[in-house]
Amino acid sequence: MAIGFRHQLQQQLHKWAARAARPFVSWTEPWEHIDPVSFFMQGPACGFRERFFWSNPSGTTVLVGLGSVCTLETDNGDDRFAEMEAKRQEWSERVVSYGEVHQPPLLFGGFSFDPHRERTGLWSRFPAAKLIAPAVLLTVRNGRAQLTVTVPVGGKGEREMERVGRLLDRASLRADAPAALPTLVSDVEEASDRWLAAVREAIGQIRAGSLDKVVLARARRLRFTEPPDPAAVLLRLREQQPFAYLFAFEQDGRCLIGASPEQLVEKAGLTCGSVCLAGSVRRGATPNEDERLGAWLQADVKNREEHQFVVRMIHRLFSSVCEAVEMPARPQLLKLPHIQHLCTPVVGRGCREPSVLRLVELLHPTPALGGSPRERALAAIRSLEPLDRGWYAAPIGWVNSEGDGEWAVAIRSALLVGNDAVLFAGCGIVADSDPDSEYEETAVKMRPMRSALGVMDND
Ligand SMILES: C=C(O[C@@H]1C=C(C(=O)O)C=C[C@H]1O)C(=O)O
Ligand SMILES: [Mg+2]
Repeated sequence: MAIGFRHQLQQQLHKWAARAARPFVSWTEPWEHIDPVSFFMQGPACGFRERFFWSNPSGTTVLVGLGSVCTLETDNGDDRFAEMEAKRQEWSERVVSYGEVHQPPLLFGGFSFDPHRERTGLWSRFPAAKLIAPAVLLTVRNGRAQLTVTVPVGGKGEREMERVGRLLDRASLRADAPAALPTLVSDVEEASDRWLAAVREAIGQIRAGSLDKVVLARARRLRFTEPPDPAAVLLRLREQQPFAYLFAFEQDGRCLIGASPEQLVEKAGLTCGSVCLAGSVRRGATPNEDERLGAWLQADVKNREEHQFVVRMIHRLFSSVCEAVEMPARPQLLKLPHIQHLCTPVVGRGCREPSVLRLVELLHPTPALGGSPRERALAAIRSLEPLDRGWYAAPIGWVNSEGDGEWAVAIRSALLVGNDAVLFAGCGIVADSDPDSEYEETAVKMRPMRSALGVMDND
Protein backbone atom coordinates (compact mmCIF):
# COMPACT_ATOMS: atom_id res chain seq x y z
CA MET A 1 0.00 0.00 0.00
CA ALA A 2 2.78 2.38 0.92
CA ILE A 3 4.40 1.93 -2.49
CA GLY A 4 1.16 2.81 -4.27
CA PHE A 5 0.85 5.90 -2.11
CA ARG A 6 4.32 7.13 -2.97
CA HIS A 7 3.94 6.44 -6.65
CA GLN A 8 0.63 8.24 -6.95
CA LEU A 9 1.86 11.28 -5.07
CA GLN A 10 5.08 11.50 -7.10
CA GLN A 11 3.02 11.43 -10.28
CA GLN A 12 0.82 14.26 -9.10
CA LEU A 13 3.79 16.30 -7.89
CA HIS A 14 5.41 15.87 -11.27
CA LYS A 15 2.27 16.90 -13.10
CA TRP A 16 1.82 20.05 -11.02
CA ALA A 17 5.48 21.04 -10.92
CA ALA A 18 5.28 22.20 -14.51
CA ARG A 19 2.40 24.59 -13.86
CA ALA A 20 2.61 28.19 -12.78
CA ALA A 21 0.23 27.97 -9.79
CA ARG A 22 1.95 25.76 -7.23
CA PRO A 23 -0.64 24.07 -5.09
CA PHE A 24 -0.54 21.48 -2.36
CA VAL A 25 -1.23 17.97 -3.54
CA SER A 26 -3.20 15.73 -1.23
CA TRP A 27 -3.80 11.99 -1.57
CA THR A 28 -6.20 9.87 0.55
CA GLU A 29 -6.44 6.09 0.74
CA PRO A 30 -8.16 3.64 3.05
CA TRP A 31 -5.64 2.46 5.63
CA GLU A 32 -5.40 -0.63 7.72
CA HIS A 33 -6.51 -0.17 11.29
CA ILE A 34 -3.81 1.20 13.55
CA ASP A 35 -4.08 2.45 17.12
CA PRO A 36 -4.26 6.25 16.77
CA VAL A 37 -1.99 6.78 19.78
CA SER A 38 0.64 4.45 18.26
CA PHE A 39 0.40 6.51 15.09
CA PHE A 40 0.82 9.73 17.10
CA MET A 41 3.95 8.24 18.64
CA GLN A 42 5.65 7.82 15.24
CA GLY A 43 5.90 11.60 14.71
CA PRO A 44 9.19 12.58 16.36
CA ALA A 45 11.17 9.59 15.00
CA CYS A 46 10.14 10.56 11.46
CA GLY A 47 11.25 14.18 11.95
CA PHE A 48 7.86 15.86 12.35
CA ARG A 49 7.97 18.75 14.83
CA GLU A 50 4.23 19.26 15.04
CA ARG A 51 1.60 16.72 15.91
CA PHE A 52 -1.98 16.71 17.07
CA PHE A 53 -4.51 14.27 18.41
CA TRP A 54 -8.28 14.69 18.50
CA SER A 55 -11.09 12.38 19.34
CA ASN A 56 -14.73 13.31 19.93
CA PRO A 57 -16.62 12.04 23.01
CA SER A 58 -18.30 9.16 21.15
CA GLY A 59 -14.98 8.17 19.55
CA THR A 60 -16.62 8.24 16.10
CA THR A 61 -14.09 10.76 14.82
CA VAL A 62 -10.41 10.40 15.60
CA LEU A 63 -7.85 12.61 13.89
CA VAL A 64 -4.10 12.35 14.25
CA GLY A 65 -1.89 14.76 12.34
CA LEU A 66 1.88 14.75 11.93
CA GLY A 67 3.97 17.62 10.60
CA SER A 68 2.74 20.84 9.06
CA VAL A 69 2.95 21.60 5.35
CA CYS A 70 1.18 24.90 5.76
CA THR A 71 0.78 26.96 8.92
CA LEU A 72 -1.84 29.71 9.04
CA GLU A 73 -1.36 32.00 12.00
CA THR A 74 -1.86 35.51 13.26
CA ASP A 75 -1.20 37.60 16.32
CA ASN A 76 -3.68 40.22 15.21
CA GLY A 77 -5.98 40.21 18.22
CA ASP A 78 -8.71 42.43 16.81
CA ASP A 79 -9.53 40.54 13.68
CA ARG A 80 -8.08 37.10 14.22
CA PHE A 81 -11.16 35.04 13.35
CA ALA A 82 -11.91 36.89 10.11
CA GLU A 83 -8.25 36.76 9.18
CA MET A 84 -8.05 33.02 9.79
CA GLU A 85 -11.25 32.46 7.82
CA ALA A 86 -9.81 34.40 4.87
CA LYS A 87 -6.59 32.36 5.11
CA ARG A 88 -8.58 29.13 5.29
CA GLN A 89 -10.47 30.00 2.10
CA GLU A 90 -7.26 30.91 0.28
CA TRP A 91 -5.65 27.65 1.41
CA SER A 92 -8.72 25.60 0.40
CA GLU A 93 -8.31 26.85 -3.15
CA ARG A 94 -4.67 25.77 -3.25
CA VAL A 95 -5.14 22.13 -2.25
CA VAL A 96 -5.81 19.64 -5.01
CA SER A 97 -7.13 16.39 -3.56
CA TYR A 98 -6.97 12.99 -5.12
CA GLY A 99 -7.44 9.45 -3.97
CA GLU A 100 -9.82 6.59 -3.55
CA VAL A 101 -11.78 8.39 -0.85
CA HIS A 102 -13.19 11.90 -0.93
CA GLN A 103 -11.81 13.75 2.04
CA PRO A 104 -12.08 17.54 2.17
CA PRO A 105 -8.65 18.82 3.28
CA LEU A 106 -8.54 19.73 6.93
CA LEU A 107 -6.81 22.19 9.25
CA PHE A 108 -6.32 21.69 12.99
CA GLY A 109 -5.46 24.25 15.65
CA GLY A 110 -6.77 26.78 18.05
CA PHE A 111 -6.96 30.29 19.44
CA SER A 112 -5.72 31.94 22.58
CA PHE A 113 -8.31 32.80 25.21
CA ASP A 114 -7.76 36.55 25.15
CA PRO A 115 -5.41 38.12 22.60
CA HIS A 116 -5.51 41.43 24.48
CA ARG A 117 -4.08 39.97 27.64
CA GLU A 118 -0.35 40.46 28.10
CA ARG A 119 1.51 37.28 27.18
CA THR A 120 4.24 35.54 29.16
CA GLY A 121 6.90 33.20 27.73
CA LEU A 122 4.93 30.18 28.92
CA TRP A 123 2.80 30.11 25.78
CA SER A 124 5.45 30.83 23.17
CA ARG A 125 4.54 28.94 19.95
CA PHE A 126 0.86 29.43 20.80
CA PRO A 127 -0.11 32.73 19.12
CA ALA A 128 -3.54 34.42 18.99
CA ALA A 129 -4.58 31.94 16.28
CA LYS A 130 -2.90 29.04 14.57
CA LEU A 131 -4.12 26.34 12.19
CA ILE A 132 -1.91 23.73 10.61
CA ALA A 133 -2.37 21.51 7.57
CA PRO A 134 -0.72 18.24 8.58
CA ALA A 135 1.68 16.45 6.22
CA VAL A 136 0.11 13.16 7.22
CA LEU A 137 -3.36 12.76 8.66
CA LEU A 138 -4.85 9.58 10.04
CA THR A 139 -8.65 9.79 10.13
CA VAL A 140 -10.71 7.12 11.84
CA ARG A 141 -14.43 7.62 11.28
CA ASN A 142 -16.81 5.05 12.70
CA GLY A 143 -13.94 2.61 12.99
CA ARG A 144 -12.78 3.01 9.38
CA ALA A 145 -9.28 4.36 8.91
CA GLN A 146 -7.83 6.37 6.08
CA LEU A 147 -4.58 8.14 5.53
CA THR A 148 -4.12 11.50 3.82
CA VAL A 149 -0.71 12.76 2.75
CA THR A 150 -0.38 16.41 1.72
CA VAL A 151 2.78 17.89 0.21
CA PRO A 152 3.60 21.22 -1.38
CA VAL A 153 4.66 21.07 -5.03
CA GLY A 154 8.33 22.03 -5.49
CA GLY A 155 11.58 21.65 -3.52
CA LYS A 156 9.92 21.76 -0.10
CA GLY A 157 7.64 18.97 -1.25
CA GLU A 158 10.62 16.73 -2.00
CA ARG A 159 11.93 17.18 1.56
CA GLU A 160 8.49 16.58 3.01
CA MET A 161 8.25 13.38 0.95
CA GLU A 162 11.37 12.04 2.69
CA ARG A 163 9.75 12.39 6.10
CA VAL A 164 6.48 11.03 4.75
CA GLY A 165 8.38 8.08 3.23
CA ARG A 166 9.91 7.27 6.62
CA LEU A 167 6.46 7.41 8.17
CA LEU A 168 4.86 5.22 5.51
CA ASP A 169 7.58 2.63 6.10
CA ARG A 170 6.78 2.60 9.79
CA ALA A 171 3.09 3.52 9.92
CA SER A 172 1.68 0.05 10.04
CA LEU A 173 4.22 -1.16 12.58
CA ARG A 174 3.16 -1.05 16.17
CA ALA A 175 5.04 1.64 18.00
CA ASP A 176 6.84 0.74 21.22
CA ALA A 177 4.91 1.40 24.40
CA PRO A 178 5.28 5.02 25.51
CA ALA A 179 7.79 5.89 28.19
CA ALA A 180 6.61 5.32 31.76
CA LEU A 181 5.39 8.48 33.45
CA PRO A 182 8.17 10.25 35.34
CA THR A 183 8.23 10.88 39.08
CA LEU A 184 6.78 14.05 40.57
CA VAL A 185 9.38 16.41 42.05
CA SER A 186 7.25 19.37 43.07
CA ASP A 187 3.65 20.50 42.96
CA VAL A 188 3.22 24.21 43.37
CA GLU A 189 0.10 26.31 43.39
CA GLU A 190 0.68 29.57 41.60
CA ALA A 191 -0.62 32.39 43.82
CA SER A 192 -3.52 30.67 45.63
CA ASP A 193 -3.99 33.52 48.13
CA ARG A 194 -4.18 36.00 45.30
CA TRP A 195 -6.73 33.77 43.60
CA LEU A 196 -9.00 33.65 46.65
CA ALA A 197 -8.70 37.42 47.00
CA ALA A 198 -9.61 37.79 43.32
CA VAL A 199 -12.71 35.63 43.84
CA ARG A 200 -13.77 37.79 46.81
CA GLU A 201 -13.21 40.93 44.77
CA ALA A 202 -15.23 39.47 41.85
CA ILE A 203 -18.13 38.58 44.17
CA GLY A 204 -18.06 42.16 45.46
CA GLN A 205 -18.19 43.58 41.93
CA ILE A 206 -21.07 41.26 41.00
CA ARG A 207 -23.06 42.19 44.11
CA ALA A 208 -22.42 45.85 43.34
CA GLY A 209 -24.05 45.26 39.97
CA SER A 210 -21.11 45.87 37.63
CA LEU A 211 -21.36 42.39 36.07
CA ASP A 212 -23.34 39.15 36.46
CA LYS A 213 -20.81 36.34 36.18
CA VAL A 214 -17.08 35.94 35.71
CA VAL A 215 -15.01 32.79 35.32
CA LEU A 216 -11.76 32.89 37.27
CA ALA A 217 -9.03 30.31 36.77
CA ARG A 218 -5.98 29.20 38.68
CA ALA A 219 -2.89 27.24 37.70
CA ARG A 220 -0.70 24.63 39.32
CA ARG A 221 2.78 23.69 38.14
CA LEU A 222 3.83 20.08 38.52
CA ARG A 223 7.53 19.34 38.00
CA PHE A 224 8.76 15.87 37.10
CA THR A 225 12.13 14.14 36.93
CA GLU A 226 11.77 14.01 33.13
CA PRO A 227 9.41 15.39 30.47
CA PRO A 228 6.07 13.55 30.60
CA ASP A 229 5.42 11.78 27.28
CA PRO A 230 2.23 13.16 25.66
CA ALA A 231 1.44 9.70 24.23
CA ALA A 232 1.54 8.15 27.71
CA VAL A 233 -0.76 10.89 28.99
CA LEU A 234 -3.15 10.38 26.05
CA LEU A 235 -3.34 6.65 26.71
CA ARG A 236 -4.30 7.27 30.31
CA LEU A 237 -6.82 9.98 29.39
CA ARG A 238 -8.38 7.63 26.86
CA GLU A 239 -8.80 5.04 29.57
CA GLN A 240 -9.87 7.35 32.36
CA GLN A 241 -11.99 9.99 30.57
CA PRO A 242 -14.01 8.10 27.99
CA PHE A 243 -16.73 10.73 27.45
CA ALA A 244 -14.57 13.70 26.66
CA TYR A 245 -12.86 15.31 23.71
CA LEU A 246 -9.27 14.12 23.89
CA PHE A 247 -6.91 16.63 22.41
CA ALA A 248 -3.19 17.26 22.11
CA PHE A 249 -1.48 19.96 20.10
CA GLU A 250 2.30 19.82 20.12
CA GLN A 251 4.80 22.14 18.54
CA ASP A 252 8.54 21.95 19.09
CA GLY A 253 8.10 19.94 22.26
CA ARG A 254 5.42 22.11 23.89
CA CYS A 255 2.16 20.28 24.14
CA LEU A 256 -1.31 21.42 25.17
CA ILE A 257 -3.16 18.30 26.21
CA GLY A 258 -6.45 17.49 27.90
CA ALA A 259 -9.81 15.79 28.07
CA SER A 260 -12.54 18.41 27.71
CA PRO A 261 -16.20 17.58 28.26
CA GLU A 262 -17.27 20.83 26.62
CA GLN A 263 -18.10 21.28 22.97
CA LEU A 264 -17.95 24.86 21.78
CA VAL A 265 -19.56 24.28 18.41
CA GLU A 266 -19.86 21.87 15.52
CA LYS A 267 -21.11 22.45 12.02
CA ALA A 268 -21.96 19.90 9.37
CA GLY A 269 -23.59 21.46 6.34
CA LEU A 270 -26.63 23.43 7.45
CA THR A 271 -26.77 21.90 10.94
CA CYS A 272 -24.82 23.20 13.88
CA GLY A 273 -24.68 22.29 17.54
CA SER A 274 -23.26 23.42 20.85
CA VAL A 275 -23.40 22.34 24.47
CA CYS A 276 -24.05 24.69 27.37
CA LEU A 277 -22.01 23.37 30.27
CA ALA A 278 -21.80 25.22 33.60
CA GLY A 279 -22.71 24.36 37.17
CA SER A 280 -20.74 21.62 38.90
CA VAL A 281 -20.57 19.24 41.81
CA ARG A 282 -18.29 16.30 42.57
CA ARG A 283 -19.34 12.66 42.06
CA GLY A 284 -20.61 10.81 45.10
CA ALA A 285 -18.70 7.98 46.74
CA THR A 286 -21.77 5.71 46.60
CA PRO A 287 -24.64 5.56 44.05
CA ASN A 288 -26.94 7.06 46.68
CA GLU A 289 -24.69 9.97 47.48
CA ASP A 290 -24.05 10.51 43.78
CA GLU A 291 -27.73 10.72 43.02
CA ARG A 292 -28.30 13.04 45.95
CA LEU A 293 -25.52 15.37 44.74
CA GLY A 294 -26.94 15.31 41.20
CA ALA A 295 -30.44 16.18 42.44
CA TRP A 296 -28.97 18.95 44.59
CA LEU A 297 -27.11 20.37 41.58
CA GLN A 298 -30.25 20.40 39.42
CA ALA A 299 -32.15 22.29 42.10
CA ASP A 300 -29.41 24.62 43.38
CA VAL A 301 -30.21 28.25 42.64
CA LYS A 302 -26.60 29.40 42.42
CA ASN A 303 -25.61 26.67 39.93
CA ARG A 304 -28.79 27.14 37.89
CA GLU A 305 -28.00 30.83 37.60
CA GLU A 306 -24.42 30.10 36.53
CA HIS A 307 -25.81 27.75 33.89
CA GLN A 308 -28.59 30.01 32.60
CA PHE A 309 -26.18 32.77 31.54
CA VAL A 310 -24.64 30.27 29.13
CA VAL A 311 -27.97 28.95 27.87
CA ARG A 312 -29.33 32.43 27.21
CA MET A 313 -26.26 33.53 25.29
CA ILE A 314 -25.90 30.42 23.11
CA HIS A 315 -29.62 30.32 22.39
CA ARG A 316 -29.61 33.97 21.37
CA LEU A 317 -26.62 33.47 19.10
CA PHE A 318 -27.96 30.35 17.43
CA SER A 319 -31.31 32.08 16.90
CA SER A 320 -29.52 34.91 15.10
CA VAL A 321 -27.78 32.61 12.57
CA CYS A 322 -30.15 29.61 12.24
CA GLU A 323 -33.67 29.06 10.90
CA ALA A 324 -34.65 26.92 13.92
CA VAL A 325 -33.12 26.14 17.33
CA GLU A 326 -33.86 23.07 19.47
CA MET A 327 -33.03 22.87 23.14
CA PRO A 328 -34.44 21.00 26.16
CA ALA A 329 -36.30 23.20 28.64
CA ARG A 330 -34.34 21.97 31.68
CA PRO A 331 -30.65 21.23 32.03
CA GLN A 332 -29.61 17.57 32.12
CA LEU A 333 -26.80 16.07 34.19
CA LEU A 334 -23.51 15.18 32.54
CA LYS A 335 -21.68 12.71 34.78
CA LEU A 336 -17.92 12.47 34.27
CA PRO A 337 -15.57 10.31 36.32
CA HIS A 338 -14.65 13.06 38.83
CA ILE A 339 -17.40 15.64 38.45
CA GLN A 340 -20.97 16.21 37.28
CA HIS A 341 -22.26 19.25 35.40
CA LEU A 342 -25.50 20.87 34.36
CA CYS A 343 -25.69 20.42 30.63
CA THR A 344 -28.00 21.76 27.90
CA PRO A 345 -27.37 20.61 24.32
CA VAL A 346 -28.41 23.02 21.56
CA VAL A 347 -29.05 22.19 17.89
CA GLY A 348 -29.46 24.78 15.16
CA ARG A 349 -30.95 23.99 11.74
CA GLY A 350 -30.67 25.99 8.56
CA CYS A 351 -27.41 27.63 9.64
CA ARG A 352 -26.68 30.68 7.51
CA GLU A 353 -22.98 30.96 8.35
CA PRO A 354 -20.76 29.26 5.77
CA SER A 355 -17.87 28.44 8.10
CA VAL A 356 -17.58 26.97 11.58
CA LEU A 357 -14.81 29.54 12.25
CA ARG A 358 -17.43 32.25 12.10
CA LEU A 359 -19.47 30.39 14.73
CA VAL A 360 -16.35 30.06 16.88
CA GLU A 361 -15.89 33.81 16.58
CA LEU A 362 -19.46 34.53 17.66
CA LEU A 363 -19.42 32.12 20.58
CA HIS A 364 -15.98 32.61 22.11
CA PRO A 365 -15.83 33.13 24.99
CA THR A 366 -19.24 31.88 26.16
CA PRO A 367 -20.25 32.79 29.73
CA ALA A 368 -19.02 29.27 30.69
CA LEU A 369 -15.41 30.38 30.19
CA GLY A 370 -15.55 34.20 30.25
CA GLY A 371 -18.64 35.46 32.00
CA SER A 372 -21.51 37.83 31.43
CA PRO A 373 -21.73 40.46 30.03
CA ARG A 374 -18.76 39.38 27.91
CA GLU A 375 -16.66 42.54 27.73
CA ARG A 376 -17.03 43.35 31.42
CA ALA A 377 -16.16 39.80 32.34
CA LEU A 378 -13.05 39.90 30.13
CA ALA A 379 -11.99 43.16 31.75
CA ALA A 380 -12.47 41.62 35.21
CA ILE A 381 -10.41 38.56 34.23
CA ARG A 382 -7.61 40.82 32.90
CA SER A 383 -7.48 42.79 36.10
CA LEU A 384 -8.14 40.04 38.68
CA GLU A 385 -6.80 36.72 37.43
CA PRO A 386 -3.17 36.13 38.37
CA LEU A 387 -2.14 34.02 35.35
CA ASP A 388 -1.56 33.80 31.61
CA ARG A 389 -4.38 31.60 30.25
CA GLY A 390 -2.78 31.25 26.84
CA TRP A 391 -4.83 28.63 25.00
CA TYR A 392 -6.48 27.29 28.18
CA ALA A 393 -10.31 27.65 28.03
CA ALA A 394 -10.04 28.72 24.40
CA PRO A 395 -11.31 27.08 21.19
CA ILE A 396 -9.42 24.04 19.91
CA GLY A 397 -10.51 21.89 16.97
CA TRP A 398 -10.64 21.46 13.22
CA VAL A 399 -12.16 23.04 10.14
CA ASN A 400 -12.16 21.65 6.62
CA SER A 401 -12.09 23.19 3.16
CA GLU A 402 -15.90 23.19 3.08
CA GLY A 403 -16.17 25.20 6.30
CA ASP A 404 -17.41 22.29 8.40
CA GLY A 405 -15.71 21.31 11.63
CA GLU A 406 -15.88 20.67 15.35
CA TRP A 407 -14.47 22.69 18.23
CA ALA A 408 -14.13 22.12 21.96
CA VAL A 409 -12.89 24.45 24.69
CA ALA A 410 -9.44 23.51 25.97
CA ILE A 411 -10.35 22.95 29.65
CA ARG A 412 -9.35 20.02 31.95
CA SER A 413 -6.01 20.58 30.32
CA ALA A 414 -2.32 21.08 30.91
CA LEU A 415 0.57 22.58 29.03
CA LEU A 416 3.55 20.23 28.97
CA VAL A 417 6.80 22.21 28.81
CA GLY A 418 10.09 20.45 29.46
CA ASN A 419 9.86 18.64 32.79
CA ASP A 420 6.77 20.62 33.81
CA ALA A 421 3.05 20.26 33.42
CA VAL A 422 1.08 23.43 34.09
CA LEU A 423 -2.52 22.57 34.97
CA PHE A 424 -5.41 25.01 34.68
CA ALA A 425 -8.94 25.07 36.07
CA GLY A 426 -11.56 27.76 36.50
CA CYS A 427 -15.06 28.21 37.79
CA GLY A 428 -18.00 30.50 37.29
CA ILE A 429 -18.32 33.16 39.99
CA VAL A 430 -21.80 34.59 40.56
CA ALA A 431 -23.36 36.70 43.33
CA ASP A 432 -23.91 33.70 45.63
CA SER A 433 -20.47 32.14 45.20
CA ASP A 434 -18.45 31.05 48.21
CA PRO A 435 -14.67 31.41 47.63
CA ASP A 436 -13.71 28.18 49.44
CA SER A 437 -16.27 26.07 47.56
CA GLU A 438 -15.10 27.59 44.28
CA TYR A 439 -11.52 26.70 45.18
CA GLU A 440 -12.63 23.15 45.92
CA GLU A 441 -14.48 23.01 42.58
CA THR A 442 -11.33 23.95 40.67
CA ALA A 443 -9.40 21.29 42.61
CA VAL A 444 -11.91 18.66 41.44
CA LYS A 445 -11.52 19.94 37.87
CA MET A 446 -7.74 19.43 38.02
CA ARG A 447 -8.08 15.81 39.13
CA PRO A 448 -8.49 14.24 35.68
CA MET A 449 -5.19 15.73 34.46
CA ARG A 450 -3.40 14.94 37.73
CA SER A 451 -4.52 11.37 37.47
CA ALA A 452 -3.54 11.13 33.77
CA LEU A 453 -0.09 12.39 34.79
CA GLY A 454 0.11 9.64 37.40
CA VAL A 455 -0.08 12.02 40.36
CA MET A 456 -1.99 11.00 43.46
CA ASP A 457 -4.26 13.59 44.97
CA ASN A 458 -2.87 15.69 47.74
CA ASP A 459 -4.50 19.06 47.20
C1 LIG B 1 -13.62 26.70 33.47
C2 LIG B 1 -13.78 25.39 33.60
O1 LIG B 1 -14.99 24.76 33.53
C3 LIG B 1 -16.18 25.48 33.23
C4 LIG B 1 -16.86 25.95 34.46
C5 LIG B 1 -17.87 25.25 35.07
C6 LIG B 1 -18.45 25.71 36.39
O2 LIG B 1 -17.97 26.68 36.95
O3 LIG B 1 -19.37 25.07 36.91
C7 LIG B 1 -18.37 24.09 34.48
C8 LIG B 1 -17.93 23.69 33.23
C9 LIG B 1 -17.03 24.52 32.42
O4 LIG B 1 -17.76 25.30 31.53
C10 LIG B 1 -12.61 24.48 33.81
O5 LIG B 1 -12.80 23.28 33.88
O6 LIG B 1 -11.49 24.99 33.90
MG1 LIG C 1 -19.20 26.33 38.83
